[in-house]
Amino acid sequence: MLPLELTLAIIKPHVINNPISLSAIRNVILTSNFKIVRSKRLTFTNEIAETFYKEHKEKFFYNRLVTFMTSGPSDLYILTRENAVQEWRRLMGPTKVFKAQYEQPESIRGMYGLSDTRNASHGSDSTMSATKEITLLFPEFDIPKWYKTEEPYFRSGSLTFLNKDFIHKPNYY
Ligand SMILES: Nc1ncnc2c1ncn2[C@@H]1O[C@H](COP(=O)(O)OP(=O)(O)OP(=O)(O)O)[C@@H](O)[C@H]1O
Repeated sequence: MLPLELTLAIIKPHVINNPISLSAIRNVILTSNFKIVRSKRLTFTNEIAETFYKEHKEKFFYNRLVTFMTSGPSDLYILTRENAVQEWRRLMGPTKVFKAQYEQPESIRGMYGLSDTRNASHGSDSTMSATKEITLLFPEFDIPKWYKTEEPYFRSGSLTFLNKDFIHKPNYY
């Protein structure tokens, strides 16, 4: 059996204000073989948003993006499954909402994106990015330790359902 992969998923601020869209996206997570390893609601500070999107610093949409991401809370998820990075990005659909609506209307961005900036969700684009992003947003989460102590339980299916209110306790040891 392949080891599980971790990815970082973000549900962006405009969705948090819409309970129907929010629960629909959560439902996509829970019905797509993902397991939620950790989750939290967080309002990005300027510092976090600028670090998170530093590769876009020179782009025309950077200020707009930082302003949007600091405008209200986002829901953050560390997700796991096989091919987690690729699978979450597939479910999100294309970055640009018009393209998403045209080419993958049933994707998360196709259904819940409002504009190229307010495109509903984020997903790490590689396992290396996932590691960096998780370290920034969940500084208390120890990735090597998770692989050693928890991944086997997730992989064997002993942990079958973890919802947003799951309080992490290693009571399955
Ligand atoms: N042309 C654009 N106009 C406005 N905002 C944009 C544009 N392109 C990207 N963005 C915003 O910047 C974010 C990061 O862009 P990137 O090119 O890394 O896309 P991505 O990898 O599909 O998205 P993400 O990193 O959020 O998963 C996008 O999710 C979107 O919010």
